[in-house]
Amino acid sequence: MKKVLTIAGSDSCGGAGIQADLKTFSAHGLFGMSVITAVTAQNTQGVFGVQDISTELIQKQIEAIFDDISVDAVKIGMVSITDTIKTIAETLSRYQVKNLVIDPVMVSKSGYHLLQPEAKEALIRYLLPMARVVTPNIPEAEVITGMKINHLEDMKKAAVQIYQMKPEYVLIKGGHLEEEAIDLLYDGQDFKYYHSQRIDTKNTHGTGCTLSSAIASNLAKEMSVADAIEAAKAYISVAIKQSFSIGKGVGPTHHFYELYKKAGLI
Ligand SMILES: Nc1ncnc2c1ncn2[C@@H]1O[C@H](COP(=O)(O)OP(=O)(O)O)[C@@H](O)[C@H]1O
Ligand SMILES: Cc1ncc(COP(=O)(O)OP(=O)(O)O)c(N)n1
Repeated sequence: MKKVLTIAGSDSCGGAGIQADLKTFSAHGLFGMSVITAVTAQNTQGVFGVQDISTELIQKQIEAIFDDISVDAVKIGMVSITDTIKTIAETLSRYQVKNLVIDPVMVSKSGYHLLQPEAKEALIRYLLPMARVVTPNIPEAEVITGMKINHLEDMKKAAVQIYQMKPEYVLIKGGHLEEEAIDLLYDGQDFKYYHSQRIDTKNTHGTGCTLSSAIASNLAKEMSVADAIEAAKAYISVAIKQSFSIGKGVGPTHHFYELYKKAGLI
């Protein structure tokens, strides 16, 4: 059984963060594990409070896993503050970490700063060079590069700039574009596009968390990066199509892909 770890924040309403990641790992038939960096009080309408976990406990969670269990892939999501970032980078650097996917979570769809703005530099300096794949959405790519992204040509320029920050691959997600939801992969040489029709729904809470966890799951299964993203894109498209309302705001994606596949629905 392949084992995948998420290092991220808890989302009390279950649509994003640790909860979305673990659901995604299970839907891929994998064993999911978690290191919790922060606890958020969150629902479909917004984020109402955040408690960062102490760096001591974050370090101990990582050590408890890696000292005992072999990990096939790791996904990093919400990391909140500079001290958390430094602790994760320092602790992971003591282990052979395979297939690290970093989702540089910054601001929730409801507008809450899940990464303190002053922690951006630490994220770029300490975490990005450890990544096999980094998966910014367009607003995150704009913050990381300092450039405005309006269309595909801008996404390509941003990908080249982020690649210089030393991840192995850069995937810029196009969920925030107006027409098609095109994601762009850059490996330092070539660009690859992942197309999907824009699905007309307001229920997209946790799409970025789900995509990065699906990529980590597929890398754990020893797929190439390009194939892992292709399969993850198919997964998120179905998860968005199956999304539903659970509250008054932005509802979550749904995670029964493998079951849908077996049932011949995909
Ligand atoms: N309405 C949509 N229809 C189809 N795909 C979408 C839609 N919204 C987002 N996606 C896809 O979901 C994934 C996550 O993208 P995005 O929503 O941009 O990330 P984030 O949640 O980090 O903002 C990407 O593959 C993107 O193309
Ligand atoms: C605890 C936690 N982590 C990450 C996010 C952001 O998730 P994302 O997939 O980008 O979804 P939206 O917030 O944009 O819906 C989160 N909200 N909470």
